[in-house]
Amino acid sequence: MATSTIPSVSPGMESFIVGIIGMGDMGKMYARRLSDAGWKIMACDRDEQYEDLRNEFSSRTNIQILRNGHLVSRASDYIIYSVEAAAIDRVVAQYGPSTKQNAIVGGQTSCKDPEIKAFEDHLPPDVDIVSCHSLHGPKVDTKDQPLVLIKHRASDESFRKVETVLRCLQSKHVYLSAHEHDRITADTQAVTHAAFLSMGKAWHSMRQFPWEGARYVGGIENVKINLTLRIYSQKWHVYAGLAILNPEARKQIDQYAKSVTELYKLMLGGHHAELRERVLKAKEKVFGRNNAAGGPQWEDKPLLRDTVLDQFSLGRTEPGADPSTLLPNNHLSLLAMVDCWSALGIVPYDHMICSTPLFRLWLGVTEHLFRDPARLEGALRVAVEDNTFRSDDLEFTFAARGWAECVGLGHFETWKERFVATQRFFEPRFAEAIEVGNAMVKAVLESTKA
Ligand SMILES: NC(=O)C1=CN([C@@H]2O[C@H](COP(=O)(O)OP(=O)(O)OC[C@H]3O[C@@H](n4cnc5c(N)ncnc54)[C@H](OP(=O)(O)O)[C@@H]3O)[C@@H](O)[C@H]2O)C=CC1
Ligand SMILES: O=C(O)C(=O)Cc1ccc(O)cc1
Repeated sequence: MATSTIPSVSPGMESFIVGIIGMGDMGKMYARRLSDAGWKIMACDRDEQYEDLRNEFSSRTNIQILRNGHLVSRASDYIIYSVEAAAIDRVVAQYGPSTKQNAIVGGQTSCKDPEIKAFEDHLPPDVDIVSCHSLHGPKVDTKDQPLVLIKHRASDESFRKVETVLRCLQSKHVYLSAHEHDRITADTQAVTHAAFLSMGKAWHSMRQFPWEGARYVGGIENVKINLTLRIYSQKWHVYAGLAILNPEARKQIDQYAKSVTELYKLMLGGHHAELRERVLKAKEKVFGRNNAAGGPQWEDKPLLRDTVLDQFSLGRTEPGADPSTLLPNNHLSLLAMVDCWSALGIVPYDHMICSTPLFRLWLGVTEHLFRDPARLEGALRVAVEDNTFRSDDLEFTFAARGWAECVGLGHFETWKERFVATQRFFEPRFAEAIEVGNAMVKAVLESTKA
């Protein structure tokens, strides 16, 4: 219920109605949060969901479930489309013309290019367009997470109304254009997901649950495993949409696959000096001088600490186990990430205002490897001298190339097949993994506060 600290309905907006089309995970989360703050909500999903949704929300008097988007659009002052990114054009074409005169319309899809095109194509001209994007999943506390707001075609008054409604999420408002949004999320989300999707595919190809062996143990490995399972436990369309439909994402995912392949070839050929030179150059470009302050890009305090990450293992090893008993990893996925950022001229810290929890964790483990010269030298040495990870790395390279090709071709169906096959492999372990993964994300977010 609303508490005194959560901004509630402002004077003059008591009769303002928020419409939500698409009551999936994100739509429901918005409906609950906004209704807790006192806003009147009208919402729908597909007609088949009508009875179930009515039952689910029957105890909330300020949420009215309707049969379809026409009814929601006719009655609401601000309508949020929260449907699959690939369906946005079809759904807006269907309900957009029913939008109430002078209403405000926005979307919560992860990729703004098709969403804005759909609004421009199908909404009446008197309707204002203000879009948003919560940069986190439906189970994460919205407080202090970035919320992108896009004033695409709107009066200041309409924009102010949207901000007033969404303020109850207590997120950090980030103001961007649709184009800026897609460019930044391609860097932060699409390429990060490509790395985890590739790890999952590689483990699946090897038929291994990575936490069951001696290879993937310790803080960095816990992050790799927990986040990979977190992604594969979600709906495929979320990740497919933001990779395939974001016109900015293709280049990044393609470069990641190139970086993985080229570094793997250097490892395979035993070219230690060349590998080292390339990685250190990339390190300098990505983490080196911060022009404003003169020091390195990273803060004095690391983004992540081993002691936090070591607690969240799916495997059997006790926290604080003797590191000499663990198999060293060359961390191809992380070396390639920095190589990719370097090739594309990306400084990941520039995107922190717009980062998801997953991106912060990924940057955290990458930083963790690169801040410690001995750890980095160890990974480079292992990369050339130690064959233990050769087949895993080969599978990882194939996987990264496969995802990049699929995204490059824009093949939704192939993407889905690739994802679902690996999802099935990990499925029996999701319950446990999600619990550990959520606890890890929570602890890391708390440990990185202030
Ligand atoms: N999940 C996440 O972590 C995040 C997702 N997003 C974005 O938010 C959007 C929603 O994601 P999420 O909630 O996770 O996905 P869901 O699949 O859970 O929700 C989408 C819902 O929209 C419904 N829908 C489709 N067509 C219509 C229609 N014509 N009328 C009414 N409802 C319809 C879907 O029904 P059906 O399943 O039958 O098609 C589904 O229930 C996506 O664009 C996603 O990219 C943004 C931030 C985070
Ligand atoms: O943190 C991530 O990258 C996630 O996986 C959750 C997520 C998925 C889709 C979005 O549009 C925003 C956040």
